[in-house]
Formats: sequence, C-alpha cells, structure tokens
Amino acid sequence: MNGVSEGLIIGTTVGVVIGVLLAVGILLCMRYRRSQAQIRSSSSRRSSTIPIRANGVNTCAELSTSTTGQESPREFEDRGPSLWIEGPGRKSLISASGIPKYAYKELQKATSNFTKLLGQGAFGPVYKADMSSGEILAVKVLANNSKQGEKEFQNEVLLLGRLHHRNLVNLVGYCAEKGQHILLYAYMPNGSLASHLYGENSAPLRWDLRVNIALDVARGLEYLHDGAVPPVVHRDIKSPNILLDQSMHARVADFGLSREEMLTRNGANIRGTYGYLDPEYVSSRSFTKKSDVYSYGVLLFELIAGRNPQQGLMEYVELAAINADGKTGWEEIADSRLEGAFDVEELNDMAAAAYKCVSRVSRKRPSMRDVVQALIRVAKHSHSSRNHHGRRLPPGRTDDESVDLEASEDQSSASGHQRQESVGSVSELPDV
Ligand SMILES: Nc1ncnc2c1ncn2[C@@H]1O[C@H](COP(=O)(O)OP(=O)(O)OP(=O)(O)O)[C@@H](O)[C@H]1O
Repeated sequence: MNGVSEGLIIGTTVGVVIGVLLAVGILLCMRYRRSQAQIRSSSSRRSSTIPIRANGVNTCAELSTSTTGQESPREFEDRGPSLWIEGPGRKSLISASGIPKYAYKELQKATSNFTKLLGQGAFGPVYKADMSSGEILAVKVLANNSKQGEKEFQNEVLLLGRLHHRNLVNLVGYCAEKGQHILLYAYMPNGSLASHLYGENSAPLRWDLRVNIALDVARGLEYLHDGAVPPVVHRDIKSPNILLDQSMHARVADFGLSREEMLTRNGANIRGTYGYLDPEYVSSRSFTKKSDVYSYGVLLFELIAGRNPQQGLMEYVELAAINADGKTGWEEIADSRLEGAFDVEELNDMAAAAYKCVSRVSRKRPSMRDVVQALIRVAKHSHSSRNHHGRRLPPGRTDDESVDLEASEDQSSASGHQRQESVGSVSELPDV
C-alpha cells in the first residue's frame, strides 16, 4: 500500500512539473511571437516613412547574392529581420531595407548649428557631425533651391539603404524635417582622392597606394554594376567623388544622386562632369555601364599622371598613346611627384587597362568585372614586390589585402575564367 501511495506522489509531482514547464514554454513562445510581430509592424511603419519612387537605372529593388558584395544586404538580412541600435538618448529600429531617421535637432547640435563645413557640392553643403554617441558623420544638406532635390533624396534614401559595400561611402541615416532633406554618411577622414592628387598641402601619393585605390574603386563600381539588381550606373565617377577612409581604402561616393543637368553649347542637356564624359553618351544621350567604365578609365589615368581632365589629361594621354602602342611606353606620362618610384610593368599594365576603358567605342571597353581581375594582378605584383623588397605598407593599411586578392582570384576561377598569372594579363581585356 505504501508503495502504491509513494508511486502516486511521485507520479503527481512529475506530472505537475511537466505541466508547469509546458505552461512556461507556451508563455515564452507567445511572448516571443508577440515581440516579433511588434518588430515587424514597427519596421514596416519605418519603411513606409521612407519615400519610395522607382525611377529607372538609379533605383535598386533588391540585391543579388553576387560574390562581389562583401557586405551585401543579403548577409545583413540573414542575421535576422531587424537590428536594434542604441545610443545615448536615442533608440532606432533598423529594418533590413530601411535606415535610421535622425531628428533635425540632433544634427543641429552635432554640427554646432551647421557651422562645421567640410565643403560645398553641387547638391548643397556637407558638414562634419560629432554625434553624442561618439560617431563622426558627414551630413549632406540637399539645397532647397535644387529642382531635383526631392527626387534625388527619394532615390538616394531608397537606394543606399539597400546598397552596402566596403568600397562605397555607405548611407547611415537621413533626416526629413523642417522642409530639409539631409543625408548622413560615414565620415571619411582622409578626404577625397582629388585632394591627395592635387592638394598643395598633401604629400605625394605613393605608387602602391595608387594601385590599391584603383582596385578599391573598381570593386565598388563592379558591385554597383553587377551586384545590384537592377544594376546601378553611377554617372559621375571622378577623383573628387572618391573618398578615403582612415585606412586609406578608397570608397565611391555620390552614387544614386542625379546631378543637375548641364547645358551644352548646342543647348542640349547632359549629366555628369566635363572631361569624364563618355563621348558616346554625349552624342547618343544614352548613359550605360560602359559610360561609367569610360569615366573610370579617365580616373586611372589621373592616378598615373597626377593630372586631371581640366589640366589637359586626355590630350596628354592621346599624345603618349602615339608612342605607347597601347600596352608599353606609358611611363613617360607618370606623375613627376612619384619621382620615378613606381614599377614600370605595373604602370604599363594599369595604363593599358585605362586605355581600353577610354575607347571611344563603348562596346570595345571592358566590363568592370574584367577590370577588377586585371587590377588584382597588378596589385598582387605590387604586394609581392613590396614583400620581396621589405614591407612598406601604407599607414593604417594592413597586409590583409593579399588575402583579399587571393579570394577574388579564386572567385574568378570558380566562375570559369581562365587567367594567366603574369602581370601582362591586361591583354585579356578586349582590344581597343
Ligand atoms: N562622407 C564624407 N566624409 C568626409 N568628407 C566628405 C564626405 N562627403 C563629402 N565630403 C566632402 O564634402 C565636400 C563636398 O562634397 P560633395 O560630394 O557634396 O561635392 P563634390 O563631390 O566636391 O562636388 P560635386 O557635388 O560637384 O560632385 C567635398 O570636399 C567632399 O570631400
């Protein structure tokens, strides 16, 4: 009898424990579901505050899983539907496709009432902002008088919220208050490539840094052309739009913003910057990825020659091309500030790639994917000769690039591209 009552007690206790555990489990499950639903509705409320306007090539609906996008939103999304970020005095919910909205007052304080001017661009002034969280941002206030301000704002907020790459100046927030349209970007402490190439107070850029910058920009553009779906055409690649971060990595800025149209002498409207404009675009008015490739070729020649188009860069290039057969002999246009400290083979390979990019016939220009592969080989050569002659890594730049270069090579061979190992492999680019 004793045995029976003991069994009854044990059975009842086990039953009660299981019941309690089940009840707690169900409760936790319900709370979790409710919090997920709240997050979802809150994030969709936030997304709906972002003005959306699908508008041709400069709009991006979704990103592909392209291997070129090291920081692709797909990766971001895979970590969960949304992330919370917290800073002193504010709490923002970031949805996978959205970006945080900042209060005008907060920006007013961080920019000392919009007095810390970094510079003035075609879209309006850019200020440095010291946020209370300790973050430093660049705040671009879109000019009120800009006819296209609203459209550009809508384009960029929507587009940049979805584009993430380490070679792009990523949008980190926006503000739409008091009739103002403001874009917030990561602050690039080393300024623009133009300021390094042409600034009187800047030390000359070393050759190995120029090679790295060329590859960084090519990767940023490759991501825009081949990683974004639908593809994004930049339309204004030039040295002032290439910014350098704290490690001297280059990042492409100002994409998604459509510049005010310029009037040509014959009265027709074109967009972009003189000297970088694809001649085919000027005659056909049709801007394509290959028009970006042309502007990128001009930028490569800027890196080589230390001159900009306003200083007669392309005339200089055409003169040199007469002697250079397109592949060798480019050293005669090398920037005098380099004082001969460059590898002739690397310079010729970079110039040969640049020359193909600036072909007058767009279909003869390489894709950015091909340019990246050619520049990887130049950069690899540059890295290995630096290692051979003792390490001379730029300040802040680590040797992890060599790992990156390997990874990208693997990707190209995985996708069936057969590449030869010599530096002279730019010959694989289409002939001009
Ligand atoms: N994220 C940033 N970090 C640091 N400085 C920046 C940043 N964005 C812009 N700047 C600086 O602010 C100034 C204005 O930049 P903006 O991009 O508006 O115009 P721009 O590229 O000089 O000219 P344009 O608008 O004609 O292309 C430039 O000196 C630029 O280097």
